[in-house]
Amino acid sequence: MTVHSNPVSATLPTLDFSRFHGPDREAFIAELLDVLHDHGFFYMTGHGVSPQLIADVRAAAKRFFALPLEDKLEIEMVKSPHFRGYNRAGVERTRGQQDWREQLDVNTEGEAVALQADTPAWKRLFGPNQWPSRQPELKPLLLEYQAEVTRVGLDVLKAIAVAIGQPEDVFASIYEPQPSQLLKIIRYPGRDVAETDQGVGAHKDGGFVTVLLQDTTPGLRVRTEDGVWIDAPPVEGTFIINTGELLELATNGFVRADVHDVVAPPAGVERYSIAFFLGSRYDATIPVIELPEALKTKERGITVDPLNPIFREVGQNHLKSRLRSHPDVARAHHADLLPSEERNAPAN
Ligand SMILES: O=C(O)CCC(=O)C(=O)O
Ligand SMILES: [Fe+2]
Repeated sequence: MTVHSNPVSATLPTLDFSRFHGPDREAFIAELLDVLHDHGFFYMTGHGVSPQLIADVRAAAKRFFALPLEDKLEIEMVKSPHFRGYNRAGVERTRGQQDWREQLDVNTEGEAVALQADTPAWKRLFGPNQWPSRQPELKPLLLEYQAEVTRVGLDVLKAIAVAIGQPEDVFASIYEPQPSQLLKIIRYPGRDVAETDQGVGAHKDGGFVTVLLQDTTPGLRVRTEDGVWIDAPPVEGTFIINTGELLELATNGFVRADVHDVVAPPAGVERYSIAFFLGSRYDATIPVIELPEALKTKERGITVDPLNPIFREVGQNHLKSRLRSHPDVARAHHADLLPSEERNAPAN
């Protein structure tokens, strides 16, 4: 990965979401609309999540990564057909390149679906999370946090709907009663330990919106439409919100899902983040929303990444991205879905 210099000192905009629920709503919506079209990336204040919960979740995430390796490997993702659990650094891939971060993936807590010959493959995504037996407080804390950031994400989604001239609940038919949820606690080791400076490679997120909680170490960068990379350093009290490909597709490219990446921190420094990805139900098909005339003229259309094609069928799309990001899980549990040359490939 090339580490680009930063030729302009641009920063992402900040939006105070308490304005969406107050007298200033109209001006707020107009600002949001500009941000959606320019970047689909902003700092959010006024989100209403308790600072105590945030502090508790951050501390618990650090305690999890500090556990002995064998306690983390107890819940290694390769043990879960549902792509839940812990991954060591170097296991995950973005567009075929190795990322360098360790992480725990949590999802909606559920039960596995009994698979019949005609069961859609994406139903394999449903199932239980894996939790570390050495850290019993992690489960209730992360599930509470997941519920909170789901509330935040749905509030953002409603504001987005209004901004693009639609009823607040225009997406409800594809996320009710249970949107897809993916919560990741992440640790990026310093460059002295990492085998690459790619913390996570350049990508767009897939779903409706991402609610990202950074800690204190920078590393996140966002690529704007003119190809300039801008830094998105942590700002205490904020979340970074970014829109995913689902919204880009649904608005024929009016809403932008900026590409972003994370550069591994310098030697001796580590970086923590907690990312939450909110998506529609897996059985949904992404609609095309008829935008008002004034916005329609600013639609960009959809560009397809040949290394990461996207389908309008949400479950199929999500399963495809999980199979690509986690080839070890794919080989262990879903070999029947892989092209024959990938079935027996050596790990990494
Ligand atoms: O760790 C971060 O700050 C961002 C991670 C990210 O972009 C992702 O996991 O999709
Ligand atoms: Fe991302």
